[in-house]
Amino acid sequence: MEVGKMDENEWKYHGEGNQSLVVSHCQHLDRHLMSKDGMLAKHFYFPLLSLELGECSNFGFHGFLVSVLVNLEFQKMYRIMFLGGGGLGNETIVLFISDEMLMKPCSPLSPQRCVVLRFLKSPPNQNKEIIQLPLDFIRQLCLKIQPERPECRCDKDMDTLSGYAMCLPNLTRPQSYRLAEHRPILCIEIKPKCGFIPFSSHVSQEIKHKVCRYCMHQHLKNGELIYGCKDDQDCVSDWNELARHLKPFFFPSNGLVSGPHCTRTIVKELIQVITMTLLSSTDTCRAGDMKTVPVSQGRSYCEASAFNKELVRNGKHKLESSGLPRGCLLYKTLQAQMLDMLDIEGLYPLYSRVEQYLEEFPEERSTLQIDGPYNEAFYEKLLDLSTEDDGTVAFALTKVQQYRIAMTAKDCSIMIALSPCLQDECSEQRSVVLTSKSRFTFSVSVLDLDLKPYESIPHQYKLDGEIVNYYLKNVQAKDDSVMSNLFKENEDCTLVLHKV
Ligand SMILES: O=P(O)(O)O[C@@H]1[C@@H](OP(=O)(O)O)[C@H](OP(=O)(O)O)[C@H](O)[C@H](OP(=O)(O)O)[C@H]1OP(=O)(O)O
Ligand SMILES: Nc1ncnc2c1ncn2[C@@H]1O[C@H](COP(=O)(O)OP(=O)(O)OP(=O)(O)O)[C@@H](O)[C@H]1O
Repeated sequence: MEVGKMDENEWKYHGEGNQSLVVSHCQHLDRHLMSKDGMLAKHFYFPLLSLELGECSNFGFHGFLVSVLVNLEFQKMYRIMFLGGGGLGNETIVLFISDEMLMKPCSPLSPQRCVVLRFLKSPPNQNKEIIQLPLDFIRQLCLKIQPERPECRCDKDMDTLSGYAMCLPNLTRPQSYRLAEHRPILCIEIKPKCGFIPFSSHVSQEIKHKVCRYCMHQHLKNGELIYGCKDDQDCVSDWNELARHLKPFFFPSNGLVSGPHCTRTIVKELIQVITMTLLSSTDTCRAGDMKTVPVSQGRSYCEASAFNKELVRNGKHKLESSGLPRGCLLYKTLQAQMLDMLDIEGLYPLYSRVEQYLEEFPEERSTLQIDGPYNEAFYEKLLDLSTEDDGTVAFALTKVQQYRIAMTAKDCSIMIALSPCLQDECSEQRSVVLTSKSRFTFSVSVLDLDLKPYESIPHQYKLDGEIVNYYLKNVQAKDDSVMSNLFKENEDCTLVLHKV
């Protein structure tokens, strides 16, 4: 396939976020798609997952289940799944900088590699994965996919003027997967949002020591609950439907699935698989990137998280700070998120220091690599994790760039791709996960590691204030008034005994 001879009919809409729109190549895949009854029609919620994962660790994440993809049909998920209660414990962490954050060589456009094209909604800055496509192809593709785009994303359009796109491997398939295999695929996408309590001494508002940003932010967003087990009946039918789609993966030779017990068994198998893959070891961390930093001494979990409420309900008032397995992707993601060591309140004055310097010496902008290139040299400058401010621009810049990495890690997605395999087919090169009746080859990848822009820092500072103020005014104030009414009611009923 040549860039010059692109045919929009070979590409189909795959999904999109706030900044990018993704199309995947359908060559060789349609046949497979047509032959399987694997479409998911509804949103599913996985409250159980939180408990399973929560039991083995005190994580520090609020995870979204973004989507479940069964046999190449995509379904977006919008509700919150709590992966953990936001605790850190008094451990040390190891600085993780993913190889995937570094630039990679351009991937060739090859259908054998099951590529996706990721269009940025605004023009990209430098990145070697970026290719330029014929404008006519992009215009035709836009028209073709427009009806499939969710309405809430249509306020932004693809950049049809520059012709730029990123060509990436399709991460919804296990890395070892070959198109000729025609195996079914199960893919799960999770957004591990940051759920830990900031440990910086710069935090000025008490509430930030009790409730994490994620929980507070949900109130400011005022979004409508699209799926969240509001209606029990609806929830049961969703679970059953999910189980029906998953059964061939987990119980390939069993009879029909029926009844809540079977559904629960199947979903538990799914949860087990997600847990094992997320906690499995990865080898992307290079020894040269290791460094330790001290973390939280204070409160370690978010009071508002559902995970915390669940623990209290189960009579567990204290979380074990056993920690995640060190080699796993969740651990590494958490480490990267924790590069936000000063909190935006401590970071913003440092950003202002850099800004002031740049106003005086604008020509320094490129030497300081404010806008990249994000290469080895860029990351090497970020290994200093000290939080002692020596008043220099160098210190300020290091903290600013570390914060950008943390923000990127707080907004990435994890894609788990699974495909069933037989025992004798599992070679040493493939990662394999076992369930009670099946075995899968799998891969776990990280998506959306575009470094957050330097310019977003003032916005983050302002937003932080808005999030906290909104929460204090609209949520905590209401909670307080409920408490004070309760108190008044109690007062009314008080029987006062006088000595006679
Ligand atoms: O601010 P957050 O934590 O809500 O994260 C935003 C995401 O919201 P969500 O994951 O749904 O909660 C938001 O995702 P959605 O558009 O909601 O899918 C974006 O990823 C946004 O990034 P950017 O500003 O477009 O680069 C994200 O914004 P930043 O990471 O830039 O703050
Ligand atoms: N390489 C890939 N392989 C398969 N699917 C992908 C790939 N890259 C992106 N996607 C899908 O496209 C969606 C949007 O991509 P991405 O998260 O990179 O967009 P974004 O606009 O940067 O997101 P955000 O809204 O978080 O800023 C992802 O959630 C994922 O489902």
